[in-house]
Amino acid sequence: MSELISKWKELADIKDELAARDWFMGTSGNLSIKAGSDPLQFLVTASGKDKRKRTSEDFLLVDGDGVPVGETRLKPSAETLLHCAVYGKTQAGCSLHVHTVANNVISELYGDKGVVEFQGQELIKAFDTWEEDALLSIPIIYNHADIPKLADTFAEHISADKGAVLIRNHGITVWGRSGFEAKKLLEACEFLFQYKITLLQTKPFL
Ligand SMILES: CSC[C@@H](O)[C@@H](O)C(=O)COP(=O)(O)O
Ligand SMILES: [Zn+2]
Repeated sequence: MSELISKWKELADIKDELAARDWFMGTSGNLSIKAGSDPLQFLVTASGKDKRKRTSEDFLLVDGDGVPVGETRLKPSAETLLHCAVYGKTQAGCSLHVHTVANNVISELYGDKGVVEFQGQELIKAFDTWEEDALLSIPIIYNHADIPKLADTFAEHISADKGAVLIRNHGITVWGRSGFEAKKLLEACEFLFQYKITLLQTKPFL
């Protein structure tokens, strides 16, 4: 199997798993996987598709600027520039963006603070922080409608090969060195968001 086909399959499998969680409401969400470093090229979801369906037009290959490689009638994700920022600044191999009710609620609850923090939760270890009192901070950025501006603001928070950034009342983007790692981080974030919301709802009755 060629490297590109194997990357396509890997991303399609991740897409199916996230779809099974119902994380692509209303055609939202976009995914990408690095296909080459020299020159930088990655597969990204085609814009506006129902990401719960598996088709031969789910992804297209783009360059480091998000421009399609070769002739295609497909349009790269409207948020491709955020994926470009991840691959341009890190050695990450995969970047995942989903809208969930939990990540939107958390982004609104902590949006004025610009960050949501987690401590004393086992799943923080998904981010490779093993100390007992480790603090996980996830930045929350403003949801600029202008995508180059959104991508620039997002890029300010990219400093490692794995990470997560919430976009206020929009969604989350996570990235990791591999598809496995990116998906692990995304699941950990969503667990932590749901946990915090549930705890906040429960606390008044304790
Ligand atoms: C249909 S609402 C979602 C979009 O505005 C966008 O935020 C999104 O995540 C999906 O856009 P897409 O261009 O399909 O990648
Ligand atoms: Zn989005």
